[in-house]
Amino acid sequence: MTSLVKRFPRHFAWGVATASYQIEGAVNEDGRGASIWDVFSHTPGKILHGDTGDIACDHYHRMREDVNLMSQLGISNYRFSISWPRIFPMGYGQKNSRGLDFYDQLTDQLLQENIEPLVTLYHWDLPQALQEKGGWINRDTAFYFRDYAVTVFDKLGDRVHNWITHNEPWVTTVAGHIQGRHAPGLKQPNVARKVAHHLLLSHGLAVESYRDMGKGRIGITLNLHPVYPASSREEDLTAQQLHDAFHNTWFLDPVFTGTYPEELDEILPFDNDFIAEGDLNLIQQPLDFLGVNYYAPHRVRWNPDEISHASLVILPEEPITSMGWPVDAKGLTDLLIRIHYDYGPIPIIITENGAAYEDVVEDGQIHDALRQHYLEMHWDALANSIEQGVPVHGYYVWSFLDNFEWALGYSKRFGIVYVDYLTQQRIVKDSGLAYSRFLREFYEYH
Ligand SMILES: OC[C@@H]1[C@@H](O)[C@H](O)[C@@H](O)c2[nH]c(CCc3ccccc3)c[n+]21
Repeated sequence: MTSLVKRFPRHFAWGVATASYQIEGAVNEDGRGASIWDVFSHTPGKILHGDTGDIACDHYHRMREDVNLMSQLGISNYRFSISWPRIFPMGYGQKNSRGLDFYDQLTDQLLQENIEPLVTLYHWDLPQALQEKGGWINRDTAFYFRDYAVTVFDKLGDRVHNWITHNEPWVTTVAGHIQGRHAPGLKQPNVARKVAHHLLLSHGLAVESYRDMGKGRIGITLNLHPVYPASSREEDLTAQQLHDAFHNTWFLDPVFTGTYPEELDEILPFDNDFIAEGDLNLIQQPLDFLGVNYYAPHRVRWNPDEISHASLVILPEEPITSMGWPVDAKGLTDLLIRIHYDYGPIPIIITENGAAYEDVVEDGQIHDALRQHYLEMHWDALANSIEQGVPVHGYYVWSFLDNFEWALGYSKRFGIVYVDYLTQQRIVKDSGLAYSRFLREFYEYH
């Protein structure tokens, strides 16, 4: 392990990540308004076992304990998201000062423990009141997002200097508006291009506003995958191209080149009546970093029945996590090299990487060797990327705590800290102890 710490630069930001709806609970407290995930999780049949985020990890009431635990583990960077409906219960208009106060206190607590915050403005919990006005299908939502971002920049910007506008707009677009497996639960492929555009427009508006207000760094987080063809057959190579457009360049291209990939029009044709003059210039705002959420590569074969004209192929012998995702750390290196050479030397932060496995509590301990191995392999792959010239500035484990895993509820555990949801007891897993040892070695070495 020690040799690994030498392969990362001195100021590399090692951290952990969470998101508001997945850990906070307290959904009806201190003036918080409803989010689309409150409505979706309370809709029968949407979430496994009927789980909701009503309590989750009760982090809203346990924030100090959780920050203290991070500090005890020697964690010095924490990525969290802000719940928009805590700030604007109706999405815009009347601010909720008690909601702002929570994040104000969280920020102060982090800084007291010498933990650097990285704040995600949107991790999927849109105020329900805005959904009732069309949500991301409505262009107005992009401007309400800008106003929400400005409010948060104003409140926290003196102490928070690292910002992410959106977490994975692809998931909001596809899972939320095509597949219907995430909030708002729509199955309307014909609105997908418009939803993605409005999400990206809101990103550009927030970045533009931040440039007038803040001196820190701002970026966007995308879930990206290297895409490998299952064979060298022409149809599988075509599948690779279309799948890459659907999963990767749909969002990378507008953000970094101000254009949409033409391949996308083959699978999601649209009449660009929703793209206004200047929109793409706004979306292409220069960024300080790109956040990359990496979990696994995609190996694809041709399948015209799928929206991307590709189906995922899992090789019979390849290891998978309990999400069914292949374990392949080299995919991270391949992905970062591709981004670096296709989109230029933009600094990269791995804003999520981690694994869900079945955890068992034995004598008050969790021996999650598979998760520990997954993480260590990905740190090695990240070091390889850096050694090949990719400017990687940070890495955040998903996740600090076991938490509400969206449509899968509490059935999947990604945390390096175990949460007993009956007692809310936190138990540091072996992977969390290993991370702590690694961080100690890193800081001692540097
Ligand atoms: O699924 C684990 C995590 C989620 O808990 C995070 O909230 C989300 O940012 C996130 N993104 C990904 C990769 C894309 C994806 C999202 C949701 C479900 C399945 C895959 C994995 N994860």
